This record gives sequence, C-alpha cells and structure tokens, in this order.
Amino acid sequence: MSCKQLCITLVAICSALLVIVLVRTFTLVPRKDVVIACKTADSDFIKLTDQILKRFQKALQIDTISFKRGEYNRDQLLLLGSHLQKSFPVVHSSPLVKLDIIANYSRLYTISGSNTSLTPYLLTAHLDVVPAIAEEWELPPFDAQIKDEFIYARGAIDFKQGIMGILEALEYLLSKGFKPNRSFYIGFGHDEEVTGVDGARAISQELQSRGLKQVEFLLDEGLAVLNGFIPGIKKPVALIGIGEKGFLTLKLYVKGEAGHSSMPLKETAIGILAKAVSKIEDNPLPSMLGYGPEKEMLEHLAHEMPLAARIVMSNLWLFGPIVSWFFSQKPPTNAIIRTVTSVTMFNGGVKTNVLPSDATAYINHRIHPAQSLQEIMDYDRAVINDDRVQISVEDSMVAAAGSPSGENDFGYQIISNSIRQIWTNATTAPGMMIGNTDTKHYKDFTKNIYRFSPTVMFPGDEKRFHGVNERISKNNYEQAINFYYHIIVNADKRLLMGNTDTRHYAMFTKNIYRFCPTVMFLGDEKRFHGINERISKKNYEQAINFYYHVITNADQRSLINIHQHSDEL
Ligand SMILES: CCCCCCCC/C=C\CCCCCCCC(=O)N[C@@H](CCSC)C(=O)O
Repeated sequence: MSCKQLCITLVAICSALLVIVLVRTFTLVPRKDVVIACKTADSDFIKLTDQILKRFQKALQIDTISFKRGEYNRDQLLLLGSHLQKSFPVVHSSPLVKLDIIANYSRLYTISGSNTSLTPYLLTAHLDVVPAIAEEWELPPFDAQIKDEFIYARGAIDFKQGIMGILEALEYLLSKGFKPNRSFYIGFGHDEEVTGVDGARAISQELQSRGLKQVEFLLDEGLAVLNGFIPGIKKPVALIGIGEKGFLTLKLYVKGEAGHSSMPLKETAIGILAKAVSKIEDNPLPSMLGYGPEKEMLEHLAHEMPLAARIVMSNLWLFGPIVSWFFSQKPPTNAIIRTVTSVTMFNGGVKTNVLPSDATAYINHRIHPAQSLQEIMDYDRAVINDDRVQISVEDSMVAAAGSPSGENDFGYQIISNSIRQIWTNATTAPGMMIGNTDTKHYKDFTKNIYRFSPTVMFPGDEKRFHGVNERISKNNYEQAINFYYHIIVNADKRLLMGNTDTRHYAMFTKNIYRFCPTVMFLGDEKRFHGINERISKKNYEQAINFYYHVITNADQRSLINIHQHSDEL
C-alpha cells in the first residue's frame, strides 16, 4: 500500500469513527415525561407537622439492631411494631388494609384495590438497622436529636425514612377517603441488614402460599438523589437501581504453631495472613465498565453533560478506558465500575507473648453483574498464591440482572415520574445498586425490581451509611413522605400516561382524556399496529361529526348550554 493510500485509509477510518461518535452523542436522549410538580401549596401536599416529626423521631429512638443472622434486638422490634400500630390508626383500622405479622416481627400489609384485573405492586422496606459506635457520633445515635435542621440517628437514611414515609403517605391517603383501584402490598422485613432470611424471605413465602404469582413492580430501598457525585453534572441525579451487585464473603484462614514469643518462627500465622490480605488490597479487580447497568446510566446521563463529557460518555465503546481510570479515583464511582474488595475483619493471637496458633480474616466483595462468584474466587486464589492460606466461602449472592427501564416499563416510569414530581430539577437514570437489599427474596414475582431511596445526598454523605452521623434533613423527610404519596397515587392508574402523546401536555391540565372515534368489534384490536388496519366509510363520517360536536360543544361557557344538534338551537 502506498503512502497516499495509507493516508486515505486512515482518514476514512477516522471519519467513520467521528460519524459514529457524533451520531451516538446526539441521538442518545432518554424519554422525559412532563410531570406535574408537587408543590408545598398543593391541597394534597403532606406537610411535616410536629406530630409527624415526633413519630419519626420515636421510630428512630428504638434501636432495632441486627447483629448477625438470627441475632437481633427482638424486644425493640416488638416496640417498633407497637409504635407503628399507635402512630397510624387509620392504616391499622381500615377495612381496606389487612396486616399480617410474619415470623414474629416482620409486617405484611395487603391493601385491597377494587379492580382485580390490575396486577398488584409491592413496596418494601426494613425495620432493622446496623449497630452504631456511639462515642464517635456528634449526637447520640438513638436519640434522634435535631441539629441544623437535620435529624441524626441510626436508621435515618437506612431505612426508617422508608418505613415511616410509606405509612405516613398511606395514612394520609386513607384518611382522605382514598380507595385504590390497584391492590398493593407493603412488606417490612426485620433482618435485612443480616440478609433478610428470617424476615423478607418469610414475607415472600407467605405471598407465595396465598397463590400470588406476579406483581407489577417492586420498589425497595436503593440509590438516591445524588448531588455532585457524577462528574460533569451539576443538577441532582436520581438513580433508580435496576440491577444489584452480588456479594461474596470469603474467610481466609491460616493455621500456625503456638509457642513462646522469645523463639519465633520465620513467619507467624498473622504474618502470613497479613501478606495475603495486603496482596488482595494491592490488586483490585479490573474495571467492568460497559458490561453492566452503569453503561445505561452513563448513556442516559450523557445529554446532561458538557459537550466533551457528553461525547465521551455516549461512546464508552471508544473512551471506556479513560472513563474507567477517572471513575476509579473515588469510592462511589469506583463502586459502580468493578467488583470491589473490602477486608472487613482480622483476628489472630491471644496474648502478647504467645505465638498465634491461627489467624482469620474476612474479605467482603461486592460483585459486578458481569462477573461470577467463581471468577472472583479464582482471582483471589491466584493473587494470594499461597497454599497455607485456606479460602472458604462464608456467604454469597449472585448479582441481580437489570430490570427493564424502557419508555413503556410501567414500574420504572412510575418511579421516575414520581421522583421528578418531588425533585423537579433532578434528572433520573437507571443505575446499579452497590449495596444489597431484600429484593433478592422477591425475584420470583417480577422482573421489574427497582431500588430507590428518597434520600438527598451530597459528596461525603455516603460515609454515613453504616458509618457515623447518619442523618436526614427535615425537608428531605417531608419529600420522602410525598414521594411515596405520589408512588401510590401514580401506580393506581391502569396505564402509563406516556402511552399517548398526552404526557407532553400534562403541565397544562389535569383534565386529560383519551378517546378515538372508532367503532370496534372483537378481533379489531389486532389491527392496531397489526395488519389490515381499516375504518368503514360510515365510521369515518361519524368521526368527522364527532369532532364537529367536540368543537361546537366545547365552545360553550358551561355544561348547561350543551345541545344535541345544531338544528335544535
Ligand atoms: C456514580 C454513581 C455513584 C453511586 C453512588 C452511590 C452513593 C450512595 C447511594 C446509595 C448507597 C447505597 C448503600 C447502602 C446500602 C443499604 C442497604 C444495606 O446496607 N444492605 C446491606 C445488606 C446486608 S445483607 C448481605 C449491605 O451490606 O449491603
């Protein structure tokens, strides 16, 4: 090939790449319904009264701690149960609501809708919290004190705002006479923090034993309304978890030889294990960017970014390695692109002058959906590369596949629209839940599993999860209640409003109606988007006259003046 031909080929390749890059950059724009913003002045806005605030604080003061599987504060769970019972009298006495206490502490509410042809949906949350080291907190973790408009307490964002928010919304709706069309369930597990095997799993079994086969969608805790987490985007980004990372907890064990510390061996069990752990920390797993829900997330968000970032994010096939490097720099973004590794426990030795007879460490991986448990085990074994370190699986769960997040996916769009009614300046996008939830116990009921917590977060707040100074602002708690209010109201509809163009006009009126002047017989429904679509000449004449009457009737000042035919005037 001559130099000229080479140049022409290179220019052709670069031009083709440029065209692909630009086409992707300007065509990846997600659906954006027009939603009616929820305003504090709205007649159905639920205001954070003193009473509402006090019962939330009371719920936070009850230390429903889970320590390990089967080990949780049973008395406190019972106390929280009676607090809920007292705080929400309408919910607990409504003929539309049935409450079942499952496995002693979990709660399953069944809310009966009038239209049994609509598939019910499921809202879930958990009653338990993780322990807290009180001395490290600014304010005591189980006092729920308020400082600078924030309520500080263990469980404030994980996840008693969900428990109380859902019940506040339901209490309000029922007290206003709300009678749902669509039935729904509310499931509160009592041991989510220790895998939910006693609580959520039992709720799921109860639903199965009742013959429930399917729910329309499930909404559990999850991602949040994030400010400043995603490089290049200034406005809040509300991520709806459509997938969930798996987890793998490995136990590393080294058998040593006890003896007098004055005559040490070359290496002790602790030394051998420390080297293994150090190798694990020094060798993070590779980036999986582009192979999981994070790809969809970035493509959804690209149009919100400045041009250069938009080009990069719309074309991960080309710029993936740069983005991977960039995202690896901070823990929250690093968590979405790879399987992460945390050495969470290390034990060995009994006395300062005794050589340790053994040492144990635990490694907790959160697994990217594109990788298998086996791959991670093999990777760790190869990195440690020392047969003296025994590796066994303590606990595991495979990652959850991505739930649908398309234009017509009812659950996703209901959640997305409800978010945007509350956080009107936020953009929503599908994301990957980096922690774990109780949703694993409900996966047989639906593919439409979504994970979103109505929590507003700023950089640094991620450390409050399971850390110190967990808190929520009063305003955010009010938003959480109203978010669940809109979820319940929006999900009560048969169809997404977005199935017609009406969604683009929603800001102008609540009075939106859908009717085609078409006469149909059984079987004609297949003609829609099918074959042999047709209309009779007579029907077309009727359609013209129907619109004639719509225009002339709507021209009246009020309903009283409506006439039947112009010749009757
Ligand atoms: C670019 C996007 C970055 C994403 C940033 C995320 C910021 C933080 C948002 C949400 C954090 C979610 C983590 C909290 C998980 C809460 C639930 C929980 O703790 N579950 C337990 C379950 C134990 S059972 C194995 C868990 O350890 O995961």
